Amino acid sequence: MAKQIITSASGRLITHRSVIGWAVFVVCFALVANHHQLRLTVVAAESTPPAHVTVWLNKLSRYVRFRNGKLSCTANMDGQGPPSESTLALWEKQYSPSAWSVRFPTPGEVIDYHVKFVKNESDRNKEQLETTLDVPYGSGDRDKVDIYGENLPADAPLFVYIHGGYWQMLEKETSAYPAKPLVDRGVRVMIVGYELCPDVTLEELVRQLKVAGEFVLNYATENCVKHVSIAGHSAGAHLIASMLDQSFQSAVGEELAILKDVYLISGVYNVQELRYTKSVNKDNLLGIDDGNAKRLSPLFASYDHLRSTGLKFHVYVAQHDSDVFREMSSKMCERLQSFGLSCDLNVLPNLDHFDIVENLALSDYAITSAILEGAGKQQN
Ligand SMILES: N[C@@H](CC(=O)c1ccccc1NC=O)C(=O)O
Repeated sequence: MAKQIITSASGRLITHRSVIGWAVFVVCFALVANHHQLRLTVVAAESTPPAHVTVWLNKLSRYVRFRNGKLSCTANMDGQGPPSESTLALWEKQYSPSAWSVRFPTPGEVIDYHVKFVKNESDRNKEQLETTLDVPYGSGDRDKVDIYGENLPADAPLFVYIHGGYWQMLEKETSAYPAKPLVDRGVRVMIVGYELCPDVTLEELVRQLKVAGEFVLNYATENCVKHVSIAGHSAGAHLIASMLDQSFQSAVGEELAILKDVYLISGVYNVQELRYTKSVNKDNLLGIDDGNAKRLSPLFASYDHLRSTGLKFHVYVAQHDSDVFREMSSKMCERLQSFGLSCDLNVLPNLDHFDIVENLALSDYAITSAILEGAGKQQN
């Protein structure tokens, strides 16, 4: 009789024999799929594979993915063109955050609510708070920042926010919803605007964000600010993770030491799959190709240069983000940790891709509290 070595998550007994069965299946499938240049997404696994097998799966992750009790096998398609129709259909859903929300009957209503919410909150903050608007940092029409909390001392801690919208929607004017609870506690808030695709390519946008980052750190230095934190939502988290590369560090030099905390919220850290989706990248409006797809994916970037900076990363993702979004966040955090950096991963329950940031308008919210605590302005 086969000996029990581990119990699976579903409570089934996993035996040596089934471990070997899993392994043989996975390896054969990966090899066959790869040989035939197939991109197959198959098998909802009847039970969770045992830990040993999951480790092998991760090692074979170019070919095989394990997500939430589902096994999928993907051939190595590096530079080999678009995926099959069925894989693409899967990706369309994984990269459509509104499809995963449980708050409204349809995805369209989630987006409508979000757009209205962020506009109303931002308009209210513009009326209620002291502001300096449209300070330019670059040459583009949208390359400007809005500053909230101008009544605070010049050297107050500074919080910088980079909005999301898949690099093609939203704007700084409707992205000031995090301002009030922070300004009320003594933190100045800067909302960064940026050019949108397809007016610029994603590659160009990343370059512009580095200019914005330099502007922020110069501003902070000139005003004797001791603490800068920065947060980005979704595509905004991608832009921050992309901005913080070796060339940015070389450009800003010692000023980087003022940047203390980075909050990456429901971020996109791999653009290799979404580049094929119509919902995100119709007619390649982002300008992603085989040559730059990996370079534009922070999940593959080196952060070795940040080792001695003391910069702290905080990765947040929502329970009702898609499997792929949750996986990207945990991998991003692991990636940062692999370079010796401090990173905490926070999966926030009962939230989706949109209320995970809408709640920044609340003073009583986990991310707001973390930002205030980081800035030395703890709530009572
Ligand atoms: N078309 C997307 C919209 C979206 O992803 C989005 C909308 C507003 C703010 C951030 C978003 N996602 C990433 O930047 C969706 O289906 O949810």
